[in-house]
Amino acid sequence: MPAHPPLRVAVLGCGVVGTQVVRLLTTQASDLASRVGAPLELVGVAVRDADAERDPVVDRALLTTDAESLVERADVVVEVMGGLEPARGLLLRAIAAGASVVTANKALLAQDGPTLYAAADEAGVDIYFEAAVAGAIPIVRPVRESLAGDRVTRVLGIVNGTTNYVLDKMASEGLDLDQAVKEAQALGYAEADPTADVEGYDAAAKAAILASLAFHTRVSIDDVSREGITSLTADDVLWAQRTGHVLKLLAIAERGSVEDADGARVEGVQVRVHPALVPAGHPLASVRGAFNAVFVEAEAAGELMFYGRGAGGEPTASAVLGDVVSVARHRVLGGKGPVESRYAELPVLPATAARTRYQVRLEVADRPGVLAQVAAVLAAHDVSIEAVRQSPASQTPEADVARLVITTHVAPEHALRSTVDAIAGLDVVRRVVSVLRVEGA
Ligand SMILES: NC(=O)c1ccc[n+]([C@@H]2O[C@H](COP(=O)([O-])OP(=O)(O)OC[C@H]3O[C@@H](n4cnc5c(N)ncnc54)[C@H](O)[C@@H]3O)[C@@H](O)[C@H]2O)c1
Ligand SMILES: N[C@@H](CCO)C(=O)O
Ligand code: NA
Repeated sequence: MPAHPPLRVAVLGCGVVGTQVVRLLTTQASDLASRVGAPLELVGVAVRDADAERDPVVDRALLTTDAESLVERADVVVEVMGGLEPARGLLLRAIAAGASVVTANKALLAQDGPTLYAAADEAGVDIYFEAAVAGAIPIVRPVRESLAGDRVTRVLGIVNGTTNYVLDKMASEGLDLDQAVKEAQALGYAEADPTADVEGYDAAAKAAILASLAFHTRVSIDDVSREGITSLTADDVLWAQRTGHVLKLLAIAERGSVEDADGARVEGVQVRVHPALVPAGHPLASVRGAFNAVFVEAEAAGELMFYGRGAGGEPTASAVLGDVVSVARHRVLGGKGPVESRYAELPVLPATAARTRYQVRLEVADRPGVLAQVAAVLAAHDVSIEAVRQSPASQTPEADVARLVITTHVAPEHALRSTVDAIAGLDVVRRVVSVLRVEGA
């Protein structure tokens, strides 16, 4: 077979991930050429500041601030600059010029992926994005390809390395949230603006991407009910431990149903991101630092677990390079990766359709009959109690205030919300300290 001419690769952005992508392209060049069947020639690296100090692995002669023309002289364009624009415009330009594209940009895909998928489909090129969800962990490819013959029922996991690192440091070293976020930034885990991590936007973007793939339905970040970790306190972390749990930020996408106005059941998908108490013995509880883990449940396959490094320059670059090899192979050998699959068009159900267990912590008057009053409110709302733990006033800072920790059985979110409102309105209840979901029991 005649040798295939080199494939030209352009990299957009040379930060935490981009630098490692350039490093692997350079140091692994010979192996990559053998795997692809053609050399991968790095033709340029688009940067904002060509004079900035950089890792010496990046050949300065390849730096350019003209990303627009760079994308037009490449066969494969790797976008690792992040943000919506100019990333979106550059990817569309690359696709229109006939390049296959690889991106790590979950924010963009969760907001406007369908525009990019359609453009790639029309141009007959690939768009791959393994690095966009859970860093190095192969999860996009398994859901998009390996499970394409099965019926996925649920995807649940830890998909943000920064918040997992932060919660871990709060629990194990007593760090406060801001200190732990600074460490995560220094380690290259956080987004350019870490608000995206701590407020759950990054996890919501990943949940939207996974839900779209798993349920063959368009799910955008705006469809995901989202709650971050900024309202969690050191006290929440402490009580989690006392009650045999670990606090985790979870992303959950699952099939469910709601009743419509005529009483008919409507099947759909519910997608949410929120902190949750996970029992200390559950596998998710042992996911430490910036590691991620994703459980996928499918009817025929049963339960699958994916685990590994969810953030960081090198692990993320591994996923990017895997995609580069895939799309480059298609250029050499022919063929094309999957296109967007959205035929199922399931409705996205509201957050109130979610059903979980809850842990409600209350400060109450330390008098006889208080527990009975609280229990009566729960019963009236059809929320059943699994366990109650009471710390008497002698163990709380104030002499007349006792603490109640109530764990419920599975209840619909709307029932729990009205229950908590009613409990808060009781005279004997001083304060609803926190309401946390319990998952994975
Ligand atoms: N860091 C991680 O662990 C990780 C993991 C998975 C996915 N991602 C995604 O990868 C992408 C990059 O993340 P990162 O951590 O490397 O971010 P980063 O901020 O370290 O790097 C981005 C780089 O792109 C450059 N850039 C931005 N706009 C540009 C423009 N218009 N022209 C040229 N250069 C431009 C910035 O100057 C910066 O150097 C983001 O989409 C992020 O969500 C990151
Ligand atoms: N900021 C992201 C990077 C990986 O997508 C995280 O912490 O998980
Ligand atoms: Na991944």
